[in-house]
Amino acid sequence: MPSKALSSTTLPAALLALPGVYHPQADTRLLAAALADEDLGSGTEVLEIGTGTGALALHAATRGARVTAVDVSWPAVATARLNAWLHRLPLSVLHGDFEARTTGRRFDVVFSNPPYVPAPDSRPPSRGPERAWDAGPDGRAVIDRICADAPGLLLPGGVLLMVHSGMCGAEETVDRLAGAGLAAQVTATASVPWGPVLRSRRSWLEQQGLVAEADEREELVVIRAQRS
Ligand SMILES: C[S@@+](CC[C@H](N)C(=O)[O-])C[C@H]1O[C@@H](n2cnc3c(N)ncnc32)[C@H](O)[C@@H]1O
Repeated sequence: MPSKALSSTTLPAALLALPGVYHPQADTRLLAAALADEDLGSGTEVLEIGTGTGALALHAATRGARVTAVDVSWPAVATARLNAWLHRLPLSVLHGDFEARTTGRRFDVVFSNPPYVPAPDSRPPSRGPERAWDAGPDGRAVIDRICADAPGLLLPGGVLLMVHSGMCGAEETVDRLAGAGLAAQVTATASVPWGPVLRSRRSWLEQQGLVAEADEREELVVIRAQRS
């Protein structure tokens, strides 16, 4: 399985971010590298779940795709709209929970870098920058919803690409997507140093058995799932 080069990306340069909006990071770049292998040509209907600055959605738009992006955070929605305007790219940015805003719609490609950091609180936060990363004690609060919804979001032959930490279980994601009837596999991985959120939670993560004492790096995984 390829370990993708995190530096070889084509994300738009000069992106603005309002306070509290997730800046593109290693996970964003790994997903961008994975998107390079997908058909995002003219007429392709694309959905990004959790767009943040809009970096990945705008990358897809530069390739000709018709892109809808959704984010639960108003600052993120405003940021993505602003970046689309600055880059003169068409982008439909919707505010709200992805399930509520995509009812009845289907896409050729759906991609997401969802919140996936394990957090002591069992409910995902309802406000604040933590909404970009906190995802319940196993880190799967949003991942599992995306897995369950994927068949209904994809057109026949459509593809889901999702990046998350191996800490929340790559196999679990593959199994859930396969259980939902999709052909799913891990297509890329990258080892990255822990960021400040993981470092601040070290003892809780160790208590949960999610990390070992010496761990200082996590493995990011990209999972690709296709509808027949
Ligand atoms: C890790 S950030 C990724 C941002 C951007 N896609 C990137 O890769 O740089 C996750 C994003 O998902 C959004 N989000 C969290 N829960 C969501 C939900 N239920 N529906 C839609 N967006 C959500 C957050 O507000 C945040 O902007």
